[in-house]
Amino acid sequence: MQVDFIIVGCGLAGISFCEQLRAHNKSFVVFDNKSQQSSTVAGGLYNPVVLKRFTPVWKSKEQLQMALQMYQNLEAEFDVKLDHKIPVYRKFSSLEEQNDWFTASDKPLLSEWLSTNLIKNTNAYIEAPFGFGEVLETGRIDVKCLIETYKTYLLKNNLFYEDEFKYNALQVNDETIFYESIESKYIVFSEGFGVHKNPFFKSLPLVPTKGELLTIHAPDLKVDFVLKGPVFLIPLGNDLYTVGATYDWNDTSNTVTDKGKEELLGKLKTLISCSFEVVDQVAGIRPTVKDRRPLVGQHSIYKNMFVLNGLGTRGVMIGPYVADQLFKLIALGIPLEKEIDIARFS
Ligand SMILES: Cc1cc2nc3c(=O)[nH]c(=O)nc-3n(C[C@H](O)[C@H](O)[C@H](O)COP(=O)(O)OP(=O)(O)OC[C@H]3O[C@@H](n4cnc5c(N)ncnc54)[C@H](O)[C@@H]3O)c2cc1C
Repeated sequence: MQVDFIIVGCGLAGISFCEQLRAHNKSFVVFDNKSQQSSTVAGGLYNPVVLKRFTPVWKSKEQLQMALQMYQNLEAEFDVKLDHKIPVYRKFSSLEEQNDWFTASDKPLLSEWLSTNLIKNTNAYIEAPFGFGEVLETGRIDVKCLIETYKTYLLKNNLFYEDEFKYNALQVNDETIFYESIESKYIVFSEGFGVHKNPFFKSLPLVPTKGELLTIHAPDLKVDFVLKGPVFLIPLGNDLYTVGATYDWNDTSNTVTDKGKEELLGKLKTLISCSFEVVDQVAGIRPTVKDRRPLVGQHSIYKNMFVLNGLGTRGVMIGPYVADQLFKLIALGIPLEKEIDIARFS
């Protein structure tokens, strides 16, 4: 079989790149063995503001525009609901924080996203005496649905191998890449934390950050916005809510822990006072980078080999943006932004 591209990894990075390939009529196959699950478990939030410091996310405007367009296209093509628009309410913990919010909302860019209406709390089960600030243009992508839908599409079209990609079976020369019975012009690795097993890119400074999330059933809570306090509380419908997330830099397993659960419950109980039941717990490893920029680029020796990784804590927004940059590099020779290029580490 001859293709233009082999893609390794079918998470947010891999799917975003496949969407570039489909848009430009390039042929490809995808490998994924479910060894990583960052995208599958992700809360799926997109939000253009850093809610700790009230600053804009890097390239937030460009990212948001590209990401929403991609999810909208996928919704139309596959007839699924992916983009659940929902406001994010940032809980204020003091008058000083309220003031910081209003100062920030005057600044360029942020004025588009930080509402200047102070929202008073009217929910008896939420503890928020200083009220909330509303972030505009936010929502939740149903990433699990996206991945399931995408894999079904790929399988139907014989483009998907539910297999481990074996790096030692790869043969590379100047023009062509050979892998088992596949001949390809290029290969793009988007394995998330799985890249630590990839002999071609494992020296990249990717830092695994484990995250855990709970799903709770809270029939009395009746919240229809994302609440950001010491944890995020994200309504899913049917009185179910995602609660998260934890950050652990030592454990690189995908298994849930009692420690993670206790941490989340401790924080949640300072935010809401109604009774609830924990119905699920999940964990995944975020592919984060010290300088908080993605890892995108070309292998220093094998010029037909590329990496798309380091989406960190914000894969929903950043994935489509960096996939566009990588495609333009490969197809048109347009250099990557220096900030995301892996060359910054060489
Ligand atoms: C708990 C948690 C909550 C999060 N919440 C949010 C959120 O609300 N909003 C947001 O934007 N981001 C969130 N994130 C971050 C987001 O999930 C990541 O940025 C994103 O998932 C990274 O996508 P990826 O495709 O690079 O990696 P992954 O999702 O890890 O995908 C890599 C894929 O490669 C496959 N793979 C690896 N090695 C091989 C191999 N050798 N052969 C075959 N397949 C292989 C894996 O099976 C996997 O499917 C969250 C993450 C976690 C853990």
